[in-house]
Amino acid sequence: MSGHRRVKDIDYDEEDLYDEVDEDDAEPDTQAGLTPEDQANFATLTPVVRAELDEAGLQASDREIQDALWNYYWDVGKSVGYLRGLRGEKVNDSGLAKKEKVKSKFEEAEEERARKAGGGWTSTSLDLGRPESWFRDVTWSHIPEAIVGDLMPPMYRQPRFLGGSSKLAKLAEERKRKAEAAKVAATASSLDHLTLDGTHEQSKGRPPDTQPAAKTRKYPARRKESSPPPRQPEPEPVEEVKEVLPDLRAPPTAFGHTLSKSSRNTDQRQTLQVRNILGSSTSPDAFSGPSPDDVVTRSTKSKPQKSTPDGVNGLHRSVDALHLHGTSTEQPAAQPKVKSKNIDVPTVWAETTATRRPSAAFVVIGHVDHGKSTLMGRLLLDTGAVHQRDIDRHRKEAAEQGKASFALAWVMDTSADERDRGVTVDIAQHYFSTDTADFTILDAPGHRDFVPNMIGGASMADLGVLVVDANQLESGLKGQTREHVLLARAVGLERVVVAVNKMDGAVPSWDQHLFRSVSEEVCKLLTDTGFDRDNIKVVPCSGLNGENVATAPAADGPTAWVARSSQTLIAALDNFAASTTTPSELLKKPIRLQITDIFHASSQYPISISGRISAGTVQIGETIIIMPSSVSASIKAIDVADSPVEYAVAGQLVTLHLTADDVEQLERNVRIGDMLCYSSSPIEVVSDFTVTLLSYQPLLPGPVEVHIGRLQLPGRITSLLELIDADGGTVKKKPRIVKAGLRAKVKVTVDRALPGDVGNRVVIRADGETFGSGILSGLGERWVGAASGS
Ligand SMILES: Nc1nc2c(ncn2[C@@H]2O[C@H](COP(=O)(O)OP(=O)(O)OP(=O)(O)O)[C@@H](O)[C@H]2O)c(=O)[nH]1
Repeated sequence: MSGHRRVKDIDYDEEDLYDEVDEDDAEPDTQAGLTPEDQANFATLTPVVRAELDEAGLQASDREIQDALWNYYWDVGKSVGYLRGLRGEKVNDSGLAKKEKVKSKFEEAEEERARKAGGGWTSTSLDLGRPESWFRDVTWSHIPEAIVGDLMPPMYRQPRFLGGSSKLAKLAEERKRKAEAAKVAATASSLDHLTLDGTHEQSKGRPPDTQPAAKTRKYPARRKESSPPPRQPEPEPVEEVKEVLPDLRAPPTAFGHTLSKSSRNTDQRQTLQVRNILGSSTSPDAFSGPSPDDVVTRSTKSKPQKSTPDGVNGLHRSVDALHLHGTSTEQPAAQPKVKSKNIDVPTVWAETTATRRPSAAFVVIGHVDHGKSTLMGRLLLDTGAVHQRDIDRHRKEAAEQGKASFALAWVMDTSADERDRGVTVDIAQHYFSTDTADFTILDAPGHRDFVPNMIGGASMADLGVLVVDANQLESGLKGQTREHVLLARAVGLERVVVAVNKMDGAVPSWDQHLFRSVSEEVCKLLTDTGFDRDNIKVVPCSGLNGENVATAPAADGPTAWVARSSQTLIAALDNFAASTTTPSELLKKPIRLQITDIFHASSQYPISISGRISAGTVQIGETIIIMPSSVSASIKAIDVADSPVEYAVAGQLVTLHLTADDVEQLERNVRIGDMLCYSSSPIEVVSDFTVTLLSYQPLLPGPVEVHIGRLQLPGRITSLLELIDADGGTVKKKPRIVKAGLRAKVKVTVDRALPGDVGNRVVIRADGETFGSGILSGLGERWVGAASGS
C-alpha cells in the first residue's frame, strides 16, 4: 500500500497538519475509503457468495469473500469460483486425493526446458506459476528497468488477486498472453521450417502452394509509441539430432542460413558475404543493421548537406540545443531542405479572421456507459460526417456479436479491443461541420482505468461535452462524472455543454421533472468545481434515437416541452464555437506542441505526429526540434482536420508530416508526450519542478504519477513547500501534510526527463486516484541523464 493510500486512511485533525506524522501508526482500516456504493455491494453480495459456498459445503470468512468480490468487480460467479479453488487447494494440502492437472503443451515445454537447463527449481516443483505471471496482478506501471532486471523469484505463492488489478486489465493481460503464446508457436514453427538440415518434420498443414498469403501491413499504420530499437533475438537452443532423415529438399539459400542462424550452416562463405553487405560482419544479428535494399536506396538518395546561415539544415541549432540541455544522446542529423514560403503567419491569420468559419475542439466526458460514443456517432451521422451505410454495416457487425445497441458507438470505438469490451480505451478524434462551424470531437474513455487518456484528451480541447445518463445520475456522480468534471477543470477547460442523455429511456419517457432535477444536480457539481454558470449549457437528448441532437424533436407528445424550451446539442455547440478565439499574442510566442500521437500516415511521409499547438505557429519547410531528445526534423506537410494546409496556429489540432535525413534516428527519439519547439527557443528539460496546486486528497511526500497533457511520468513529491491562500499568500511554511481542499506549493521530482514550461497544467495522481492539480510554477534542476531517462 503506498504512502498516499495510507494517508487517505489516516483520521487526522487540524493539529496533524503541522506536527510529526508517524506513518507506522497509520494502519489502514480496510473499510475506510470505500464509497457507499462499494459498501452497499459488500452488504448485498457477501451473503449471496456465502450461500453458494454453503451449498458446496465450503466456508470462508467475510474478509475472504469481500476480497474476492472486490477483485472480481462484484462478480459473484467468479468470486465463488475463486474461493472454491482456494478451498480445494487446502483440502489437497491436508492429504486428500489430489486431482491430476492436465498440463498444457506450453507448460510441458517449459518444464522440459527448465529440466534441460539443469536449474534446481522448476515452475511445478514449488508450484509458483510461470515467472511472467508472478506480477500479472500487480498494477505497477513504470517499473524502472534497473529494478526489473534485479527481480528475484518470490519464494511464496503470488496471490492471484489483491494486486488491485482491474477486470479490464485482466482481460487485456489474458488477451496479450494468448497472443504471445500464439506468436511463440508461430515463431517456433517457422524456425522449424527454416532448419534446413533434414531433421525437421514435414509440414503437417497445407502444402506450401496452398498456404494463405502473408498479410501485408497497410498504411495508415498508426502507432502509439515510437518503434523500439531492433531487439537482439535470443539464440534458439539447438536440438539433438536423433535420427537422420533423407533430405529431399533443395539446398538452403544464404539468406535462409542467415535467417535461421543454424549452427549446422556449412556455407560460411555465403553468410559472411551477406553480413558484409549489411556492414556489420561482427554483428551476431543479421537484422541489427539496415537491409541491403536500405543500403542501396540510401546510397542513391544521400546528397551532401548544405550548410545555411540560418541553420535551416538544423546542425548548429541542434548542437546549441545539446549544449543547453545536455539531454541528447546522439548527434543531430542534418535536415533535408523543404522549401518554406516564409509566411508571416500571425499577420495572415489576423487578416483572414473575418473570412474564417468558427471552429472548436471538444472533449466528450462522463461516466462509463452513459452513452458518450453513441451520442457522438449520432452527431457524426446526423451532420453527414458518416454515411448511413457505414452505420448499417456497424449495426450488422455489432448484431453478429450480440451488441447491436453499440452500432453508433462503433463509429468512435474503432479498435477490436474497444469493441470487444464495449468501452472506449483511447481518445478517438473525428471531425464534423454544422451550418456555421467546424468541430473536432475528442471522445474520451469513461472507464476509470483510462483516466490518463481522458486527461490527455481534455488537455487538447476548447470545451467539454459532459454526457450524463438521465436515469443513472447517481452512479456517475459517485464515479467518473465527478472525476471527469474535476479533471476537465484541472486541465483548464472553462465551458461545458451538459447532454442529459437517454431521455428516451426515462420513466415516463422524456420526463421533464427528471431532466430538471438532473440538470440542477449537474450544474451544482460544475459550479462547485469552479465552472461559471454562464459557461454551462444543458440540453436533454437521446443519442440512440437522435432526438434533440441535430434537430429539434417532435413538437407534440412527450418531447413537446423540449421542442418548446430547449436548444439542440448542435445549437449549443455552435454558440460556444462562435466565441472560441485564440489571443493574437499567443501566436507570436515560440511554437509549443505536445505530441499526442505518432504514426505513419502514408508512404510519402516517413513519420507523422499529431497534437494541439499550445503556442506559436508552424509552417511547411520549418525545422523543429523535439524535446527532450533534441532530435531535429523538417515539416514536410501539415494537416488540419485531415485537410492539407500551409501553416497552423495556436489552438489548432494538427498533424505534422516530418522528414529527416536520418529517419531512424528521428523515430527512435520521438515519443508521445514530447514537445516540439524551435531550437532557438527550446523548452526546458528538468528533473524537478514546483507545482502550485489544489489538493483533492491529503498529500504527503511520496511516489506519484505526474500528468502534463499526454505526458505521464513517474515521480515523487519530495517536499511540501508551503500552504497558500487563494491569493497565493503564505499560510504556513513546510507543512507536514496538505489536507484535502487546501492550496499548496509542492516540489515534485520526476524519474524521466520532463520538458515543461511555467504555466503548464499539472495533474498529480497516485493509486488510480487524482490527488491534486495545479500549475507548474517553477522549473528545477536541468535533466542531465539520457533523454529517455533510463
Ligand atoms: N436508451 C438509450 N440507450 C443509449 C443511449 N445512448 C447510448 N445508449 C446505450 O448505452 C450503452 C453504452 O453506450 P456507449 O455509447 O458505449 O457509452 P460510453 O459512455 O461511450 O461508454 P465508454 O466509452 O465505455 O465510456 C449502449 O448499449 C448504448 O446503446 C440513449 O440515448 N438511449
